Amino acid sequence: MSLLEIKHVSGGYGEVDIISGIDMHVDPQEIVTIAGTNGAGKSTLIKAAMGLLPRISGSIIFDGTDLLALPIEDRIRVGISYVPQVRNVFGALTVLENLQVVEHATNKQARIREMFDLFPALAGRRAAYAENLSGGERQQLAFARALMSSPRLVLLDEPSAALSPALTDQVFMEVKRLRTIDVAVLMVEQRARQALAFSDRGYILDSGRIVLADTGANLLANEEMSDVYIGRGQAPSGSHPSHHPA
Ligand SMILES: Nc1ncnc2c1ncn2[C@@H]1O[C@H](COP(=O)(O)OP(=O)(O)OP(=O)(O)O)[C@@H](O)[C@H]1O
Repeated sequence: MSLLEIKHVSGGYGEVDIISGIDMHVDPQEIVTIAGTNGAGKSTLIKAAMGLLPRISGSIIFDGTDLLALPIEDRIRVGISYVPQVRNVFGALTVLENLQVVEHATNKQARIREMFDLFPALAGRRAAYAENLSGGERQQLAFARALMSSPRLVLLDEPSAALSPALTDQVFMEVKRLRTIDVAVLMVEQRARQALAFSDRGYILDSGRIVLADTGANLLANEEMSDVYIGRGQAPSGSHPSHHPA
């Protein structure tokens, strides 16, 4: 059984559907990327995966639980977590405080220690205010906050947004590391070529609809689709999906 199963999901912010008839899934430890043109509804789709749209229909089953039937605050408890694209940390709090204020963590002290083991750069910056972190450190803190509740799936909205190419490489390394701690990833990425190169699978979104679903490798090899939706450019050498073909 898939970890996340989205069936016939449509919805938006008002009367107009921004996403329509979405069917997709994420299996345990998979990395799945949503790519597509600007304004296609990618961020909206990632919000929908957590049931966060003002208007939504269809079904979202996470680990056997009907997410839409749960109050929002209970969704995190079943093992799904969301990192928004912006304002994903509290700038006026220190690194340590950012972790301490996460509500749905059990055994918080132990979990914070685990987060500092996982992100050693944050351990060294625990007393720094988040607003003074580098872009890469801030993104690590956003990941750590999302991982505090011990999720099995994290939803990432453009983890590389506003980062330099070097910091993007670093953040993508962190994304790849998540599956080694039994965390699956569903993410939106503008740097789709680079992201699909290490993704098990990908979905291409156009005008709110999925127009193609395949392995990351096959999507990259599909020149026609690639030109339109993924853009040209070289994928980093040596990076390829390691398991879980579609
Ligand atoms: N909070 C909101 N309220 C109303 N409309 C919204 C909201 N967020 C997004 N939209 C609209 O939904 C549509 C899709 O936006 P969305 O951000 O999901 O697309 P995207 O594919 O992530 O775009 P981009 O690649 O530019 O980030 C756009 O027309 C946008 O104006």
